[in-house]
Amino acid sequence: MIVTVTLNPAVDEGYVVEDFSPGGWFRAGSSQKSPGGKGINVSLLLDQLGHESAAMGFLAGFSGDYIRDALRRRRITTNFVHVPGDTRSNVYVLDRLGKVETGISETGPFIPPDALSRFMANYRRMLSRASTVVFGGSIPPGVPQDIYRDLISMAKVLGITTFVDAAGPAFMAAIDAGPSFAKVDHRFMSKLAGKSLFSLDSLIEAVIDIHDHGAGWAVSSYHIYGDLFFTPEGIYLATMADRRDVVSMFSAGDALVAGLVVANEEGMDVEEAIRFSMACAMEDAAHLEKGVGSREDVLHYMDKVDLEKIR
Ligand SMILES: O=P(O)(O)OC[C@@]1(O)O[C@H](CO)[C@@H](O)[C@@H]1O
Repeated sequence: MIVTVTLNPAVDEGYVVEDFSPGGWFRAGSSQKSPGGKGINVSLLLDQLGHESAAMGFLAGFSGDYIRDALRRRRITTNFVHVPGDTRSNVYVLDRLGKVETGISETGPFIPPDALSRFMANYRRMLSRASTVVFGGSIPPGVPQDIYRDLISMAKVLGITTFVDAAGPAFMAAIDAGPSFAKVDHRFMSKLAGKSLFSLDSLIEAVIDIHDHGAGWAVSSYHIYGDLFFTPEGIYLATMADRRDVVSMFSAGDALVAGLVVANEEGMDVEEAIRFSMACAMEDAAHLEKGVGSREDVLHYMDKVDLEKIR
């Protein structure tokens, strides 16, 4: 079974506002509201790609109920600990003309110690049935920032495949435990290195460094339309060759992770896995609504990925 862990879910609220700029009052041309948080997005995408999963983490209040109900309408088993307060909202605004995104993330509700203990007990139980665990996103207040290290280590000793997509101290702790797949944003890598990693050479060193910490695969965004993949068969640069369809990159990174999970489940080879995950990201980016349409829609983008083996 594939398990996704989202410790800090969110209700995502996206607005399209032409000519958006700070300091004004705008009417949205269109808007969308959806259950979110990186692990939850992966569960939703897995369902769209034909794979069942179980989603776990913390939910709170009305927003938490909305997320739980939305997941239950899909092939997703829910196993969330409910906490006081309300699950956060993350708002993003898209300027359709320039396709510029602006976002605001809330911190998320405080997780009391007894809720964390309940989550840990549920997690131990889940591990006995899991083949893959995907960890996605930030850590809410009350939960140790380095919790991914322990959660990944617990899965690893049982031979379970682990994916992590995070930033900051949460990501650093996660890679200490040597996850099977680690994905990071180049902006965070730059912050970590204390210098801009926009040059390809410096970013290659960064993914090698993540791999040296024990990650089997290391994936970093290179620029907005490209990703660098450290794989057991070499380092690849994958770029969206055709960007005409891009509407919103908001959850494209989660689609890329979901694509890699599916590729791993279905035993795709390295190059097919990269193409498939990039195609998932392109299809996700092709509309304001998060997620992919169907598997056929994804396959349509497979040959629109430029793939170059650079080492
Ligand atoms: O604040 P975090 O936990 O790092 O990221 C959360 C988030 O921005 O990531 C997803 C898009 O990747 C959204 O669904 C969600 O709101």
